Amino acid sequence: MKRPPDISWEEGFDWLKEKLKASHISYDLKIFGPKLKAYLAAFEKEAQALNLTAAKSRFDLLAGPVYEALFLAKYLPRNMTCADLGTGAGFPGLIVKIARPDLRIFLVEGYPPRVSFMKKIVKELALEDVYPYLCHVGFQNCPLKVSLVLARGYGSPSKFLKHGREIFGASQGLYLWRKDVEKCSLKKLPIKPVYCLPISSRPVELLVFHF
Ligand SMILES: C[S@@+](CC[C@H](N)C(=O)[O-])C[C@H]1O[C@@H](n2cnc3c(N)ncnc32)[C@H](O)[C@@H]1O
Repeated sequence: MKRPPDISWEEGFDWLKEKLKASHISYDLKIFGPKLKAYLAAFEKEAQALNLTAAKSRFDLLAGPVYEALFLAKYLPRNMTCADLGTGAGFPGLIVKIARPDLRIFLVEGYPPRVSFMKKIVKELALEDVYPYLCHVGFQNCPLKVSLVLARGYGSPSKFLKHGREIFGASQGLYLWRKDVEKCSLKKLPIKPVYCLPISSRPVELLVFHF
């Protein structure tokens, strides 16, 4: 798909709609689009203050973390209680929650300003059953237990596996593995993924684990 220069949110959402259609992802942007747009506009304003500047443009944001989150959301079983580990300002967990209101999601993050930002967004968008959760996992006590963990850019798939199983007691894990950033040999992991799903036009694979 041709990459436009930076764009308005309207153009970006038209692009995203086509991309979802081409990827057979059937979320209806008409239903959750306004909430997603409000969240992304707030993120755009605060990204620099939150020290989260990896996405350089609206297009990068939509084609990267947003599309990847919607790709992941398709593979989550219904009505699960999940935790997004190292969610930053809410990627992918907050987007997953906006697209999949049936899920109960904890947004786990160790940097307090990012957690405050997510609390503000959750309140403004009147989202239910989604809980920003301040914890530096592995360094602070974390009593939270969930059935499923998910993450993007948590450092490495092996850190994700270790925390997901040992700290959160999860039985499943879905990890957006950024292969260009996180060097990892899947053969050396203590648990092998049951599926590795490449994400088209992205240097990213969705790793699905049963613990
Ligand atoms: C590279 S950023 C990725 C953020 C987001 N998941 C994304 O895809 O844009 C990693 C985030 O994980 C958080 N993080 C890393 N290790 C953590 C830990 N042990 N406990 C809590 N948060 C952690 C960092 O503070 C940071 O916000």
